[in-house]
Amino acid sequence: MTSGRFITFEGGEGVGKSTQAHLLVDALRGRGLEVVQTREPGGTPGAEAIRDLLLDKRFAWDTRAEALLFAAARSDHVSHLIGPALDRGEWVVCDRFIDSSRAYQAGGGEWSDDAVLSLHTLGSHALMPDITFLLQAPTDEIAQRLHERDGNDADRIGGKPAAYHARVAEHFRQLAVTDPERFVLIDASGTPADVHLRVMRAMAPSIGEGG
Ligand SMILES: Nc1ncnc2c1ncn2[C@@H]1O[C@H](COP(=O)(O)OP(=O)(O)OP(=O)(O)O)[C@@H](O)[C@H]1O
Ligand SMILES: Cc1cn([C@H]2C[C@H](O)[C@@H](COP(=O)(O)O)O2)c(=O)[nH]c1=O
Repeated sequence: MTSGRFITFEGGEGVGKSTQAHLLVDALRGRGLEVVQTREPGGTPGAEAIRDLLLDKRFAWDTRAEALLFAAARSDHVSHLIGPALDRGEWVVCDRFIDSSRAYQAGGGEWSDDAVLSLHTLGSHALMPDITFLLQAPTDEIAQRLHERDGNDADRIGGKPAAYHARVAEHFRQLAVTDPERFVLIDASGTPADVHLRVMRAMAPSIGEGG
């Protein structure tokens, strides 16, 4: 059996990660590949329960508590879903993973990148994706999409101040600069089909369709 790949979509709120993850999964399945589609925080019953706690506005988790909860959710997700799928040789497409903790809890919050990675080593054997698509689009275009999807109803983390989200975006950019082998920057402006085409161009070598 050919070995599957672990692919993640990262980026700020509402940039189109879920939409592109769906389109990529359909494209891979259309080529006969076994693909597990999942998301973070979540993906397993335990991690989805932690997701509800994390995003609930009634709780005032600080970024330290957040980082621990995200790491716990990820540990369950890797143990029960992602790890076994990769062991079976399947592909895994995940909407957010460790880089979101690095960008939000370290970049946006008060943890260092090393501390977040240490938790990841403890919780999830330091599993890293093979390919990470970092989606980026102009702020006004994303604001329009979020407004159409959510109105004014952001969740606990999405509703944090703009300055927090600007630090998150900057940290994502830095992560991509320090790991150009893994990160693929995707211009997420335009229609979903436009963006999907850019993703598929970048995927071509991994699915044997490169020049
Ligand atoms: N290229 C696009 N052009 C216009 N609208 C889009 C595009 N991609 C996604 N959308 C719409 O924008 C909204 C946000 O998209 P999506 O849920 O895929 O983003 P996300 O990055 O996964 O969001 P979140 O960070 O909240 O999980 C949705 O309503 C979606 O239908
Ligand atoms: C995995 C992960 C996520 N977050 C934040 C990012 C978003 O604000 C929410 C998840 O909501 P989405 O609609 O699924 O994008 O959680 C984070 O802060 N740290 C993480 O590791």
